Amino acid sequence: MSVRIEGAVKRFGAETAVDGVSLDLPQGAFLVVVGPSGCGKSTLLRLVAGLETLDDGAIALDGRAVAGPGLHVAPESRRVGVVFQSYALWPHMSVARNVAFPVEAAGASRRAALEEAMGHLRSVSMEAFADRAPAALSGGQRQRAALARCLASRAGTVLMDEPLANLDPHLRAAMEEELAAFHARAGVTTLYITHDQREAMALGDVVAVMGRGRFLQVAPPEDVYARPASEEVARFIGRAAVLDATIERVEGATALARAGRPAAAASGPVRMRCAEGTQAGPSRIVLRPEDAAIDAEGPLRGVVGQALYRGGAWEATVEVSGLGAIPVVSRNRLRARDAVGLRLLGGWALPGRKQGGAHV
Ligand SMILES: Nc1ncnc2c1ncn2[C@@H]1O[C@H](COP(=O)(O)OP(=O)(O)OP(=O)(O)O)[C@@H](O)[C@H]1O
Repeated sequence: MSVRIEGAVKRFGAETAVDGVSLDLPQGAFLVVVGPSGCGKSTLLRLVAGLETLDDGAIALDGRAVAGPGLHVAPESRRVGVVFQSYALWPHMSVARNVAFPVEAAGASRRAALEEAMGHLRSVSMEAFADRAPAALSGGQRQRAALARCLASRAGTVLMDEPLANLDPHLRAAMEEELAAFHARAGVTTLYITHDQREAMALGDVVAVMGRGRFLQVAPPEDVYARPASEEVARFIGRAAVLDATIERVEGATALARAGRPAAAASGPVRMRCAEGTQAGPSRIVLRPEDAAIDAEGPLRGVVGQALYRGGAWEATVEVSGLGAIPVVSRNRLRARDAVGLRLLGGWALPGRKQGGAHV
């Protein structure tokens, strides 16, 4: 089912929770909306589900208008399945009956519905709990049962609001894989909400970064990471240093830039990625951990700040005079307060020229 949102606005009193969001999601897409707490993610999802009414704009599912001026199609008539963070299962039914219910309601025999339910329970590793009552499950198990029920509902669009929020990290990683595999198999259009940028990058074909009721950038995860549209996106997604720089020359899709304040550039010119239309002059750049390497022969000197071992590599920041804290990743052990050499390897020149900037 395709989802089309045009200029959606939702206000609560004086507050605008969703402020002119537009989106064209083709059938089968997996869109993850990510953003900080209170930015309007849940409200947007509730508008699509029909649980809130629009103040302005329009929503169409599969080309059929479901919300707009003078129009509000009831949630149960929209063919959307919803999985919330705290999803209530029917307490008087076993897990298997909970999952079988939507299949039976769609016309399948009781036996066929149970068989299908078992398949969905297997896909979320819950077949061993089929006969339990929801009250006898852990929070994570309940969530998986709710997910299985949503999968069983054969909705044209599935809306998920932080469905993995209460799971432990192992289960969460396993469920992310399950979700990705299920989506690849069933191809159900999915709108997934999270405040966890790591999860957003792992799951989305397309990631919408949301802030203050608006979409700040909608793009494939690798673009959001490597070519953030703004400083706000760069800081929210992944580790980054955002700093002043001077672009000396632009050659096609690369810019030759010196990092640091124009009067005291701390690095020699480095080739960086840039957007079309980037011009020479003062700029702001984004450095990801891959854009700098610890190198004893490197032209920059710095001191390791915090260093954390992340299995296979150390994640650290290196404090460089004139540049500030630069994120790095290293296979060699890094310790706080080590003096190191650093070499810049690349970066991203933020679109639009901005002078100065408070943070370095
Ligand atoms: N029913 C409501 N009445 C009044 N204000 C609301 C209501 N629902 C949401 N809001 C406000 O709208 C804004 C957006 O809320 P929303 O729940 O959509 O954010 P969110 O991005 O999903 O946050 P979180 O990640 O914390 O769940 C918040 O400031 C919130 O307080």
